[in-house]
Amino acid sequence: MSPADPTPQVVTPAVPGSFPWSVLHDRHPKLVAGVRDAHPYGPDQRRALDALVAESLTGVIARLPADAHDAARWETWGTGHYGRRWFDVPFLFAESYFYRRILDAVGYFAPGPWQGVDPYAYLKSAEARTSSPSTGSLRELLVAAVWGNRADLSFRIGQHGGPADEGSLVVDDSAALCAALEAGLGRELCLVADNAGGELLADLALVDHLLATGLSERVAVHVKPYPYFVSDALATDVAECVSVLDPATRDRLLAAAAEGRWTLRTHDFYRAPLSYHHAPEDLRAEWSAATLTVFKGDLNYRRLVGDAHWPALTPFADVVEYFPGPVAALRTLKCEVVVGLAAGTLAALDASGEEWRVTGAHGLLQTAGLDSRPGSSPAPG
Ligand SMILES: O=P(O)(O)OC[C@@]1(O)O[C@H](CO)[C@@H](O)[C@@H]1O
Repeated sequence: MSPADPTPQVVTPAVPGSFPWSVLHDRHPKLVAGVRDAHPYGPDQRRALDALVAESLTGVIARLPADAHDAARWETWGTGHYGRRWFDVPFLFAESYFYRRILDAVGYFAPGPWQGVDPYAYLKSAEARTSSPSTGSLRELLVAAVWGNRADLSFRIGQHGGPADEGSLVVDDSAALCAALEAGLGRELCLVADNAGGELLADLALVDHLLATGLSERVAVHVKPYPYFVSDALATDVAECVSVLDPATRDRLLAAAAEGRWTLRTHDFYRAPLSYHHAPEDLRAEWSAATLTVFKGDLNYRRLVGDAHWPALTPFADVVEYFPGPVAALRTLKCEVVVGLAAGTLAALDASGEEWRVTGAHGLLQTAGLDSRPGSSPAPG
């Protein structure tokens, strides 16, 4: 499919038994029960969490309270979705808004003792403290950053246990990426982080390598502005991961931060229920100023390519042509969305009988525009 072809259908949770349906129907109730049982929340918070689950399963989507600090923002982001069944709206909206509503239920934004208390911190900390950072060559660190993306706590709540050892890369552009990095493409690198814990430790090992070898002069790590999709990394998670690194790596990273060579950034749009086609100008400007932007994880992939039923053979470069600079995606496959497969790879995966798109057994390291600056292509929805 070229950018001129009709855009594919947006993913929704409407079909019973489908992967997005199972996330809303099974995974969300389990994750809310886990959060509720792990905290000394009072009756109001418990009631609000239970009501949210009931609403998502059998009710219609309610608006945020009118006095929520971001009510206006969500009014715009959710145009056309309020009052509809949760299963009848785009998957990306249903999930993102569900996470926003969990924060409302537990009082994350309200003045009081629970203000700013990350409801998923208990899971993230355990993960960070039991994972070990990766070591090795540039390629090994890049590949470790792919498999680190299995450390996704919402995924673990799902029915798939997630395989323990390294799986197969269904697209492996690591040779081209290493060559480009060694030729200076990572000079001003932007890494859009995904999960805290083991994944972030792998990402920090990569960042440290790029800075210590001089392949990067500066690295900006982009994190979420508030707790999102259970394990998404916040600045506090970066601080915690730095504290569990070996002393030499920790000192190098702290020095790089002190000198402004390693920075943390965030942007409100990172919690938007929209693909990156809709990113505001200031965020596009940050990506555009980077010599290379690396997107980590499944959700960033969905947002980068558009959360839509793309034919898997659609070239990645065509789909991300709108992106304002060279780009790399490093993820394990935990949702139905994938592009850029070779025909033989797709045939073998389909013949395997596995649910290869969603189990996390496979990963990819995909690149576009390493030697050019792409223009623009339409959003799929
Ligand atoms: O972005 P991440 O952390 O790699 O994955 C997010 C994720 O677990 O969330 C969705 C289901 O909730 C899936 O699309 C995906 O597997």
